[in-house]
Amino acid sequence: MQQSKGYLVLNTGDILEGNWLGTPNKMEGELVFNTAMTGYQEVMTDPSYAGQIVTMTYPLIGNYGWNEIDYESVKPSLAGFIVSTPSENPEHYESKNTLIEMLEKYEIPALSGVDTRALTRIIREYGEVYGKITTDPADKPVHTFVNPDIVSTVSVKEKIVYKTSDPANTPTPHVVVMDFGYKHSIAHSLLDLGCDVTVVPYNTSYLEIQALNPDGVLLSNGPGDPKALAGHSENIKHISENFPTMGICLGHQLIALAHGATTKRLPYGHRGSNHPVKDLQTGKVMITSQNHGYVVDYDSVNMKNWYVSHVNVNDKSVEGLKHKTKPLMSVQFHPEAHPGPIDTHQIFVDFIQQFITKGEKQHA
Ligand SMILES: NC(=O)CC[C@H](N)C(=O)O
Repeated sequence: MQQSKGYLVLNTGDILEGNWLGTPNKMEGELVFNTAMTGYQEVMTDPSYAGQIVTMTYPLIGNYGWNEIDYESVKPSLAGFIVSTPSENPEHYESKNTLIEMLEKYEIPALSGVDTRALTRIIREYGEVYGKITTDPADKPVHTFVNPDIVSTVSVKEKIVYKTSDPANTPTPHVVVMDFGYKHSIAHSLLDLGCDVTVVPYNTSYLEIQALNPDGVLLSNGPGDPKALAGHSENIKHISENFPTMGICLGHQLIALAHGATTKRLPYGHRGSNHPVKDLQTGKVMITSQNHGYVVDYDSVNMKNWYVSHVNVNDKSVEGLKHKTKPLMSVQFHPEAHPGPIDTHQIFVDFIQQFITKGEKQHA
């Protein structure tokens, strides 16, 4: 492979050298690390990474290629990709392209041969790190924040209607997914469970959602700081009080904010496929897929109306909330997995069960 030098220049003053993977193409972003050993295609196409330069801590990346199946959105929206050792000769029966071809196609600035251990230690030490992928080591990053309006760049502009091919339930439940940067596997999880799914823009109003006559509403994952969407709290509160509602990751944080809790930044985020989470009702620990830099502050949860349903085993951070009287629940981890284990798939079943067993719409 032809190699030309590229640089990752950090706002900490550190400069890491690597080789361009694909076409040299400058870009700035927040540095984050993901510890999953597989799933780079899902990570790269997860819109939650918009505005972020992702480094994989597992050294060998690209070894099973790139397929038509594992897209989590129509194209990657991350700001850059940093790996140690890329595979030039991937092998998998589903693979259609190499990782390098896809980096070229989507013009994602990417470096290989970077000391990803050193980079991860820097992110762990400083917590919040911004950087620029560039051809010039003197080219410093200008921005030290993620665009507060980043969700509008990844959310759909028009609604998308998906019909289940497995109408196991009559009548077929209808879930509206509010798209803050949704992963396709969230829609697939609902379709596979026999729901029709309508994906709507993140700023769809209560009345517009009501007009779609949903049985339940799901607030999706997405990029950025949840507090940047504080202006949407009233709408989200109204929606979540009037329809059975579930939130995933950013959606969970937004439900918490709308109901008076606060969010805070984690020291350096949870991103990977093996984060242990305890269900506080059953005492069971499940291994979960995670990708978030913020969490709901435990002490800010109004325990009169809510209880914390799940906590992270490693740092005891809030991983799930349930309303005490309303059909309203949310999780910080990713029950749709992709990449990651499917231990928490039951969360979708529980959500849907609320309206299937009733056999009728719960709202007025
Ligand atoms: N995957 C997500 O939805 C991420 C939520 C939010 N952007 C965070 O980093 O905490």
